[in-house]
Amino acid sequence: MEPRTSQDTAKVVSGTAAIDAYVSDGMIIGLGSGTTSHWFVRKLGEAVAGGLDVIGVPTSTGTRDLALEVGVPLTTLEDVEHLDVTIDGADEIDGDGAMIKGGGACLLWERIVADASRRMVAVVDESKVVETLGAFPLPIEIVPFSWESTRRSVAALLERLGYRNPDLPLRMNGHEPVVTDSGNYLIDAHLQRILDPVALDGQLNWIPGVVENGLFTGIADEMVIGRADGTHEIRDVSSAPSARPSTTGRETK
Ligand SMILES: O=C(CO)[C@H](O)[C@H](O)COP(=O)(O)O
Repeated sequence: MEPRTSQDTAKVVSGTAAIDAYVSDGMIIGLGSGTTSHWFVRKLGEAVAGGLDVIGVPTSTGTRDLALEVGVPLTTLEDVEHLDVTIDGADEIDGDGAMIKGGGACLLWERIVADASRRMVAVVDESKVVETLGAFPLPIEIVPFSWESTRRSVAALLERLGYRNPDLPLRMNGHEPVVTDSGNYLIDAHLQRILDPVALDGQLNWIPGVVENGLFTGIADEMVIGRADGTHEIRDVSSAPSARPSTTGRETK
């Protein structure tokens, strides 16, 4: 498969640069989801065919299927405790490396895999880098049971935090709700500007019925920004604050 647009090219550049900079023999690697991550997985498949010895842990059923197709050997978090690095995309990323993720509905597995990783690298094209998060609607994964009540609780929290009447649509696929790989629903919070992502990340998951939210603060250690002209830039964001302590492989920031 070849890149067709200049944005595709930037995504390939980012994924390839991440392999060169962060992947080596013997590593266990978290494989992100979304189009940028999938370019990375295809390039990783080529590297494996060329002799690179790595094992991947996929962050979605879609990534699992692609990895199997391109020949990246897989394991799961049941069989390994820690990963060396996770390489994953983002819908938006700010200067501190705080991200909005979940546009592809995979935020829960992405968060679990990143949390089990000693290092997390965000691979993005330059259109994803923003001053302030929030133009991209924030995905919030909720259990189907009583989902309207959970949505009311999310609305009440957002109101208390100063967001006026945000639109909170249930993500749909035609006439049916989108169902995640874990069998949950998603609401997409249209917030426009998220002024304190660390606080919001910390508070959303306290709501009963919320499983995970797409604000990933203090998770990325580096971001690799790919450009359509073939160049890339690596930024260290490892000292950024985190809303939640890591429970597994990551150092608490
Ligand atoms: O969080 C994600 C999926 O849940 C993706 O990483 C995010 O949506 C970015 O996707 P893409 O690389 O296609 O722009």
